[in-house]
Formats: sequence, C-alpha cells, structure tokens
Amino acid sequence: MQIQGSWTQLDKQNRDKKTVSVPVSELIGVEEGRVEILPQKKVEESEQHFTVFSVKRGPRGAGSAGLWAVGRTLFSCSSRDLRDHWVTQLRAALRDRSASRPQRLLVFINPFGGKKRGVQIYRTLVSPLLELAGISAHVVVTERANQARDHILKKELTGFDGVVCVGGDGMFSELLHGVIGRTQQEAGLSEHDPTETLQPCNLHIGIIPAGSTNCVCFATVGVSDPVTSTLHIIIGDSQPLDVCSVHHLNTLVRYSVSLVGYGFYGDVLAESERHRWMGPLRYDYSGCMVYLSNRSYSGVIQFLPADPKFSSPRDNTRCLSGCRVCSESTERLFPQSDASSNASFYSTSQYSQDSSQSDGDWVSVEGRFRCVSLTCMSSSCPRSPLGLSPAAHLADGTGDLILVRDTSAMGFLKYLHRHTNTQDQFDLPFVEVHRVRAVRFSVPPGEEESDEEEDGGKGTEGGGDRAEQECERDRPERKSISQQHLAERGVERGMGDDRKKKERGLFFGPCCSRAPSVSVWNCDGEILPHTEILCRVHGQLVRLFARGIEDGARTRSCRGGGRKCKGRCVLHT
Ligand SMILES: CCCCCCCCCCCCC/C=C/[C@@H](O)[C@H](COP(=O)(O)O)NC(=O)CCCCC
Ligand SMILES: Nc1ncnc2c1ncn2[C@@H]1O[C@H](COP(=O)(O)OP(=O)(O)O)[C@@H](O)[C@H]1O
Ligand SMILES: [Ca+2]
Repeated sequence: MQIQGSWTQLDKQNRDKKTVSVPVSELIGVEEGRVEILPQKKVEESEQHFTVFSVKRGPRGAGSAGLWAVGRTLFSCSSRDLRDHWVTQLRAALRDRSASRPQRLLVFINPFGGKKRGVQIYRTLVSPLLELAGISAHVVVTERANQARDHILKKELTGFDGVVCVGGDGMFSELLHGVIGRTQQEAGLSEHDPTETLQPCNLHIGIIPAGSTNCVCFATVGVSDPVTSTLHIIIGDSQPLDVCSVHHLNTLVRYSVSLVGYGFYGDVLAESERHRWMGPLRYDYSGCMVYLSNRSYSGVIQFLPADPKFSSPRDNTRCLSGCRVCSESTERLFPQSDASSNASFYSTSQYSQDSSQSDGDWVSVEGRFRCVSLTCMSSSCPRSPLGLSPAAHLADGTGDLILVRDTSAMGFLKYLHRHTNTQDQFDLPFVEVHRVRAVRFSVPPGEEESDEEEDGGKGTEGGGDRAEQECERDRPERKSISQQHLAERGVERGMGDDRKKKERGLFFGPCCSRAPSVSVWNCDGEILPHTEILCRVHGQLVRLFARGIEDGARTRSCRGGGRKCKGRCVLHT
C-alpha cells in the first residue's frame, strides 16, 4: 500500500521525505486525531488528522539487529470526510489481514522471572500495543511454577489464537510443555514412546522477554526486546521450531529447544539455583565458580548423524528469516503439502517426520568431557551473540551435538571465551561438533556413582566428611517444575535415588573433599533427574510468533575478527 498526500512525517530523520511506503502486513493500527501510544497514550482530538502506527526497523548497531519500534505517522487531511474515508479504508485493510493475525491471546506473566519486571513490562509496553491492534488478551499472573503449563494442558482453549509468556526460558518451557502435551493428548499419541512421531502444534507461542537468559527469544527474533516481540505477535509472524524430546528408558523426561547440557552447563545451573536471589547475575557468578572447580566427566555418547548433504554445523552460514535450509526441510517433513504456505503447518495430518529417521548408523564416542551439549538452534543470547552453535538452524529437523573433551583450564577458558566474540569455538583440537537427529548418553560401566561412593568415607575420614554433609544440609530445594512435572507423569520411579546421587555430587566445592563422578543435565534451565537419556529432534514441532533473524549484513556470522567483516556483522557494527 502506498499513501500519498499532505502529511507530516513525525520521524525527524525522515522529515524531508514526501512519500512513505508501509506494507499492510506491517500496519499495527489507525487512530483518529493526533495520537501517541508509548510511553503513554495521549490523544489530541482533531477532525482533520489521523495517526497510523506501523512497524519501524530500529537503528542499526551492535546488539540491535532485528530491533523493531512503533513507527508513528500523522496524516493531515483537507476535510473530516476525507479523514474518515482514509480511516475506514485502512481499518478495512487491517481487517482483511485478520485471518493471519491473532485476535485473542492467553497471556501468562511470571512476576518473579529475571529482574522481576514482568508485570510492569506487560502493563507499560505490551498491553497498550495489543489494545491499539485490537487484540484481546486474557492475562494470568502466575502464582506458582507450572501454573501456565497446567492451564494449557487442562483448561478450555477454544477461541485463543496463541499463548504468550512474559518471562524467561523457563516460562517459555512451561508453555512448550503445555502446548505439545495438549496436542498429543488430543491426537491420542503417547509422549512416553521415544519412537512416536509427534503431532505438530497449531497453537502459536509468543515470548515477551522478561527472564534471565532469554535465549529462545533472542535466537528466534535477534534481540531481547519486549516491544519487538509484541510487534511480531501483532502482525502474526510464524516461525517453526525444532524440539528435542528427552526420554529415560520409556518415559518422557522433558522437551528442550535451546540446551540439553551435561558437565559445565549442568553444574552451572545446579550451582546457580542456590543464588537465585542474584537474579540474572547468578549465572555469571556460578559460571566462574564452576569454571574454577575444573571438572570433567566420563561419558559414552552415541548419535545418529544428520544427512551432511543438506548442511553442516561448520558451514559458516546463519539461519536467517526465510532460511533456505529450513524451507527445504519443510518440504521433506511435510512432503504432500504446499511448503510455501502455512498449509504445511495447519494440515498436521500430512506430517511425515520420520521417513528417514530409521536410516543410518549410530556413531559412538567415549571419553572424559568438560561438557556435552545438544541444541536444536544457535542458542544465541545476550551473553553469547552468535550462540552455542552459530550455524544451527531453527527448523531443519536436526540438532548440533557439541563435545568438549577434557582439556587444560586455559583451553576450556579459550573455548568459553569464544562464545562471546566472533572466533570459531569449534576450531579447537579438543572440540568436535556433529549435526544429529538423535543422541544417547550413558556413563561408562564402573563410573556411575555407587551407593558405596555416596556413603564412602562417611565416618571414616573425619573432617572432610563432615564438611560434605554440611554441604548437603545447606542445599536448597530444586525448582519445582521438573519434580511436579515428572511426578505427575509418573516418572518418579527410581528418581529419588538418582537425584540423591547427583545432588550429593553437585556441591563439591571448597568445603567438599571429593569431586563427583557424574554431573547433571541442564535441560533449558531445568535439572533432569536422570543421567542416562535418549534425545530425539522433532522437526518443526511448534510455531512461535517470530520470523527468525532478519537478513542484513550485520546479522551474518562473522569469522573475520572484525577485519574481514569490515564492521558489518552483529558484533562489529
Ligand atoms: C568467559 C566467558 C564465558 C561465557 C560463556 C557463555 C556461554 C553462553 C551459552 C549460553 C547458552 C544458553 C542456552 C540457554 C539456556 C537457558 O535455557 C537456561 C535457562 O534460562 P532462564 O530460564 O532464563 O534462567 N540458561 C542457562 O542454563 C544459563 C547458562 C549460562 C551459562 C554461563
Ligand atoms: N509465580 C511463580 N512462582 C514461582 N515460580 C514460578 C512462577 N511462575 C513461573 N515460575 C517458574 O519460574 C521459573 C523461572 O522463570 P523464568 O520466567 O524463566 O525466569 P528466569 O529466566 O529468571 O529463570 C520457571 O521454571 C517457571 O516455571
Ligand atoms: Ca535445528
């Protein structure tokens, strides 16, 4: 749509322009008079004016790739009739798009996520924009962990076009479990069967970032910004996302999108839970503490490699909005559907996830590792702008398995540090990365923590043992989500013993005498109660109100350390 005429462009930078083009798909709303929305709604009545709100790309700069703001254009007409005509036409154009935009949302706010600003963020930044766009929202401020997940699993959802969380990755995970669980229940499928082809979910998920890591938001939008995310929801963007299921024996343990991590990331999470009062800083503090403890763990990893002809974790590409690798995967995952449209998503009966899943041989790797990580996407976040695996794809049906073998403290620091800059963290002799469809992990025989080891020394070696017992007494409760979730799903069989072993091991530190022989799994910020797990990637299982990171020179992966990229990458602008 092109609008021409006598009007005032309020954006100072564009004051001299005579014409502004705004795609209807990026219109947010139209109001009569001179109207401002943010930071506060202000209306100045005028018979000749109307104000158009649309998506405006933010300023370019480090960390702001993908930042959107609300563009505001004031139109001045020669008569009230002409003004009313324009307003009517623009509102009709918006109505025409209503099929592809949400009309009614179910919003869950975690008042305790991140810096505890969820409610304020929703009230001041999100709600006014939804109102402007004519979207109604049913808002639930949560009072306990798992409330959002349970609501989605059990309550009536008819009439909602999407569910939205205001919080962090843990809150997103609640929605993810609710939406996937509900969809499988309705389809009569068992989530506990690790070979089941799961039904893709129709209900879109929106994320308003208000947590500590905000990895899922950052990796699917490009920034961690509540206004940008709200605008993606309003215009009905749709981004498919791979999901990894984690099973122990024949029981579903959890789903993950960003990180299933053993060793360093598991230990950081376990340590960080004791310092929740620090807010997002708990991860930095715990990261330092765990790094200083210098641990590595034995493990046997088996994985099913993905077909290397489609992509590789070291091909130096980035998964950007409209990614070719992901689109071609859609064609493979939904062979009978029109891959260019949303039909593939809504016609879920056409889903044929696993035509090639049984093909190929498992590869086995054994050794001592600093960390073992599996991620379905890049897992970029403000701490690591290119992420755990910069070339991973959001929706290609694969995950990247990163194996960091035991190395010197300096070597591991080098590896970690490369997450914060543009150097290749895989270009180190003790690191390997594989694009995979499934992963199995076990502890080599004889390396499991035995009861003997647990009790070992108690009462035999004096002081050191007392210190260890004190560590245990000081241990805080774990987050309740996994416990409740697992208990409710009947997973508690044998869990007590397993968890006891790990919790004993976790708090080895200055006051403890013996390093633990097993770590714990960090699954999108939740500690798993099992060590031996099977992970499987389910291509495009859910959809987010997002579009991936928008193309632009500065969003490309930079391996030039600032020289080759000439300042065009996300880190060097
Ligand atoms: C010398 C500098 C070292 C810096 C290392 C940076 C590595 C960062 C990789 C981050 C990957 C993040 C994957 C996402 C995990 C989240 O799901 C999880 C829970 O988040 P939230 O619900 O918001 O609390 N976050 C973490 O597990 C934090 C990992 C931090 C590790 C330092
Ligand atoms: N009202 C609540 N009280 C306590 N915990 C909650 C509440 N609402 C959600 N949670 C839980 O808090 C955990 C952390 O939330 P999240 O929003 O991800 O913040 P953060 O990123 O700071 O960890 C999630 O696992 C979620 O299940
Ligand atoms: Ca993927």
